[in-house]
Formats: sequence, C-alpha cells, structure tokens
Amino acid sequence: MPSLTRTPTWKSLVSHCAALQDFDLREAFNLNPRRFEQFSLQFNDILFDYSKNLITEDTRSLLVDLATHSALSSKIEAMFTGEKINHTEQRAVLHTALRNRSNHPVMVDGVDVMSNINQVLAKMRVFTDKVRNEQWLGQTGKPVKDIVNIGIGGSNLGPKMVATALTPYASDKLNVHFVSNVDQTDLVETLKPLNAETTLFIVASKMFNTQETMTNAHSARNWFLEQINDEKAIGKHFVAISTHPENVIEFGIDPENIFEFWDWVGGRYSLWSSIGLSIALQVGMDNFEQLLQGAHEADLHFRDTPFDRNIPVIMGLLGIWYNNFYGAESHAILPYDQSLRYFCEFLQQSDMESNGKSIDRKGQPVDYSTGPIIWGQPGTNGQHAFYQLIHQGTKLIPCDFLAAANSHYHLPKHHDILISNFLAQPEALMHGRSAEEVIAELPEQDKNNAILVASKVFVGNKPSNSFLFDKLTPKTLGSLIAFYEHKIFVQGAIWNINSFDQMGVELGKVLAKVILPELLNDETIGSHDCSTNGLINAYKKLRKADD
Ligand SMILES: O=P(O)(O)OC[C@H]1O[C@](O)(CO)[C@@H](O)[C@@H]1O
Repeated sequence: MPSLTRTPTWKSLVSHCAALQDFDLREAFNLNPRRFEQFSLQFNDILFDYSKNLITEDTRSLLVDLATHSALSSKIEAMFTGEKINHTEQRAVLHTALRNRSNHPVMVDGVDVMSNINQVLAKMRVFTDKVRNEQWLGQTGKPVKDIVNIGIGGSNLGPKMVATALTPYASDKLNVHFVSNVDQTDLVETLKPLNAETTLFIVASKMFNTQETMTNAHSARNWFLEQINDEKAIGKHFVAISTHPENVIEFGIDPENIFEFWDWVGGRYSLWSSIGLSIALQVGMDNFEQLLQGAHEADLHFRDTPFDRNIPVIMGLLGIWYNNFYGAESHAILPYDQSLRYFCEFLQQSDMESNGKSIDRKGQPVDYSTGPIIWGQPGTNGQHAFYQLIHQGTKLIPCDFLAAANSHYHLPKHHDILISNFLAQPEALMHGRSAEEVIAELPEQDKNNAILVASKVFVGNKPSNSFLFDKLTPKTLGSLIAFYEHKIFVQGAIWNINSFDQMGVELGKVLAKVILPELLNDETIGSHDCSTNGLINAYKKLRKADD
C-alpha cells in the first residue's frame, strides 16, 4: 500500500485545497441559504452544526473517500468485535463493550466479555447503593461523607470530568474528591478538612503500580491510620479498582473491595468501567447507566451510519482537513458550560496520548502531521483570556463550541447571556469585520486613522463546529464523550497509527527512577549531562538550605 500522502485520494485533497484558497465562508453562506441544513446533523437531542467550516460538498465527498480508502469501515468493525488492534501490546480495544447495553456477545479470545462486565456493574450497584443509602458504615459506625478517588491519567481525568459535569445529579450527602498529583499539596490540601471516620478512599489504577497513585495511596493510608489506629479498619475505608488484583491484595486492600476491569480497556477510555465508581457513587448507578446508554447509542450511530452523515467521522475528517491540508497545529475545545470545565483536560489525554505518534502501524516514520494539540477552557472565561489570538492572531485554530439549551439552574438572565456568547463567537470567527465595516462604525475623527482601522479588522473565515444539546444529562454527556473518542479513532485509523498504546510516557518515568535515589543522599551528582547535573545539585543545595 502506498504511503498515505501518495494515494490518489490524498493528492486529490491537496489539489482541492489549493483550489479552495480563495474560499470565503461569508460568500458561501450568502450564496447558499441551505448551507446550515447541508452541513449539520441531528443525533437524539444533539445538534452538530459544521457548516462554518472551509468546505464545500466536494470537500466532504473527498474526505469521505479518504475514509473509505483508509478501510475505516473494517477498522471500526475490528474494534467493535474485539480484534487486537492495539498490536504493539497485543490487546483488544473494547471500551464500547463496557457500554454495550444491547448485551450482544462481544468475544475476546473466544470468551464473551459481557458476562464479566455485567457482574462488575452489578457489584458496583450493590456497593454504591449501600454507600449512598448510608448502609456502608465506617469503622466507628458512621456513614461515608467524603469519597477520595486516588488515581492519575485515565484513572482520574474521566471520572473527575464526568463527576463534575453531573454535579446537578449528585447526592447531597456525599462529597467526591479527586487526588492525582504526587505533589503532596494535592493530597494534603484535599485531606485537610476531612475526617477519617467518614472518609472512603478509592484507589484507582489499572496497573496498580503507578508511582504517583501508589505514593498517594500509601500516604492516605498513613493519614487514616494516624486517626483510626486499626489495620482492620482499612477494609471499611479503602476500595480499589484495577486490572491487577494481585497488586491490590499486596497493598493490603480486602479482595472483597476490589472492582475489576480488564486489559482490553485503555486507561484513557476507562471511565465506562469500574474506574467510573466515583461517578456512580456521586450520581447513583441509574444515572451511571444512563451515561453508558448515551455512549452506546453514539456507538451504534458510529458503527452503522454512512460516513457523510456520521458525526464522529465528520469530526475526524474535518480535523484531518485542517491538520493535514491547512497546517493547523491545534484544536480548541470551548464548552459554554461551567460543568464541562474539565472536558478539555480530559480530551487532552484522550486525544494526545492516543494520536501523538510519529510512526505508522508498521513502525515506519510518517511523512504527515498526526494528532493535534488540544487546548481550551470554558467560554466565556476563554473569551477574556485567549480568544484574541484565535480571532486576530496568525494561527489557524479550528474550534469546537458546545452548549446546552437548558441549564440545570434558574438565575434570571445568565443562560441567555451565556448562549448569546456561544452563538456570537462562531459567527464572529466566520464573519470577521472588514475595514469598511470598521470605518462605518468609527466616530468621524477616527475614520482616517489607518492604524486604528487595521487593528480593529477581523479577517474572519475561521472555522468552527457547534454542538447544541437540550441539557447536560448523563445520557447526552455519554454520547458527547463517545463522539470525541470515535473522532480520535477515525483520525488514528486514517493516519494508520496505533492510537491505543502510550509508549511516549515511558522514558521520563524510567529516568525519574534513576534520579530518585540520587536525591536521597548529599553527594554531588555528575553522571548526567551538565544541565541535569547542575539542576540536581542546585536542588540538593536549596533543599539543604530549606532544612
Ligand atoms: O491507571 P494506571 O495504571 O495507574 O495508569 C494511569 C495512567 O498512566 C498512563 O499509563 C500513562 O500516562 C495512562 O495511560 C494511564 O491512564
């Protein structure tokens, strides 16, 4: 098979992009009043408007051709049916099975994984009901008030994002906290207001040997035992989630308190598994299952819908359009929803750990750009921080805007103000403001001030997608997350990379293991390059001065 960039479809896209150099979105909307209908899709309560993109019908057809010629359909099937598409680690990739509410069998190595999945879901239900109904009592007979999820990466970002997003569904008897950083500030400041008698720790780690999580878990255990000096009490205050129960038992957690998952669940795709226990405790198992249902329906859409009407396929293709043909380096995620304040952080891991790769599936260096830099934060805060650069800077930054038509809260005016901004920003990016428009608006004495006029011009023609949904319910959130997961899949499939390993996080960990013992003595270190030696030795001096 020729390299991606030498395929006829790729070459057609290169020529098409060159032919579109003068494409003007304002003109496209003026000429075609049906552009919104042509380039928007409805899925349940989610409206996906992608009409404000630098595309024509031909662009869409060519991009769909690219997907077709990249064997996207068979790659999707391979994922859903449990083929070991994570070939470097010889693993299936089955987060879709975790939310397979149809219960149709999904086979891995000849075994249907659905029965294990359902058993763990049932165990989660029993446990969460007990805790939420105040039947799970701590060592001193008191019900749980605070839950501390200790985990990092996928064992933190997904649960933290969803638990935060679904706060309106939260039990008012429980507070869920997340500790991830090995920086002691995280644990110390989280535990400060808590009482061991009413605290439940969830140690969440796929491998159960991750340095940050294990260090935090041991310190949490010490904090607990300082207050309740009884090893036996650990069983009532510590539960674990892992694919490695043997490591959990070694840590000292009761085997009864282990919630299992499996090596065919990638860390960054694991919130649907027992890693979502903190979510289920916060919002209840019925709501957790609604989250799964939303994702499942999005999975069916992704698997069964023709590419030109398939939301995650279109999202992935548009990303490729800008990344590979316009040289865009990043993609902004801009939810107009404070509940989604961790959505971008979550997607940074999902996307960048998945598609931050530079070799193809055969181990050959790629000659095209792969995963984008994902960044952003909730509107309207972002508007008062970095939108200046999106509007008037030199870089092309495709944006995703997301908003719910209905808030969970009812203060007068707030939501309409929020939504007016959600609507105005994509319009401003697309429409821009010409020098003539600027001059028309300026007072008479400034109309000839060329510098002022130039500084107020917005070139416009900047692309964005908008997602508008009814309300941020568990089900809608499940669908949105699944769309983004599948968008990442589509791009990885077309770039022909393995989106499901993460070897790039290893080297730093290995080197830190070499450095750690060097910090534990007072000797001057000379075994690294002079910069690293200099920093280590400076740290040791400063640390001593601090003592
Ligand atoms: O759940 P674990 O095994 O502690 O791993 C945490 C995170 O570390 C990584 O392996 C590397 O950052 C992630 O993929 C994973 O989500």
